Amino acid sequence: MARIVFDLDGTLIDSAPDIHVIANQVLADEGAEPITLAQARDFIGNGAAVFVARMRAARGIGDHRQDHMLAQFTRRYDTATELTRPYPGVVAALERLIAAGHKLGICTNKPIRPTRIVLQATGLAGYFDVVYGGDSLPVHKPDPRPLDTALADLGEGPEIYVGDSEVDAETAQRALVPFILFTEGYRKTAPALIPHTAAFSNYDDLFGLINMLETEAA
Ligand SMILES: O=C(O)COP(=O)(O)O
Ligand SMILES: [Mg+2]
Repeated sequence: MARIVFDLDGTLIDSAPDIHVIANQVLADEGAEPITLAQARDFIGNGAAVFVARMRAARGIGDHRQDHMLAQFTRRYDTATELTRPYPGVVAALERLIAAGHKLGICTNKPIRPTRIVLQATGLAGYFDVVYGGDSLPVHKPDPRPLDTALADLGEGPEIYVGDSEVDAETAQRALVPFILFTEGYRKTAPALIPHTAAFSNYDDLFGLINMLETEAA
């Protein structure tokens, strides 16, 4: 049985619509124009501080507003769950993996508090034995340590990381862990340019893919 760690935003849940809303509330407080949903999606992946820095840059707002805007963004983040949904087939795939005896975890750059809240709100919390957020350790992805730690917490067995982005691919590479790319999330480049062991676009295919990788590794 494998230890399977998942990324969160753009992998298990489509959270960009909620993040878009709070981003524009923070920008409105600054007297700035809103960003688009596509921009919000593009800015996700390196954690909240980088998200805020990217949205500031998009609206020409200087560094001196970073700390204030990050604090406002963080304050709103806990309640940003209304529009967020698991991708189609996620729940069934997680049920199947657990029924087959796999151990599941999460390694995301989203801060741990909104991570836990959105996992509860979407009904996914119960599927994961370990959850690491972007501020759970002093370092975050693409540093391999959060992924390494999550895998170590899950015990024994083959390792797999499932994610949607360039950051996830780099993290897996640095941790020497096979990487499965979900192609329908928030990646910025073509799947062919993102190093991966396997890729999928439909959660109905994930169980078979993991079985195949386990058989190949055995
Ligand atoms: O950038 C974030 O805050 C979270 O993104 P991730 O769940 O894809 O790591
Ligand atoms: Mg992601």
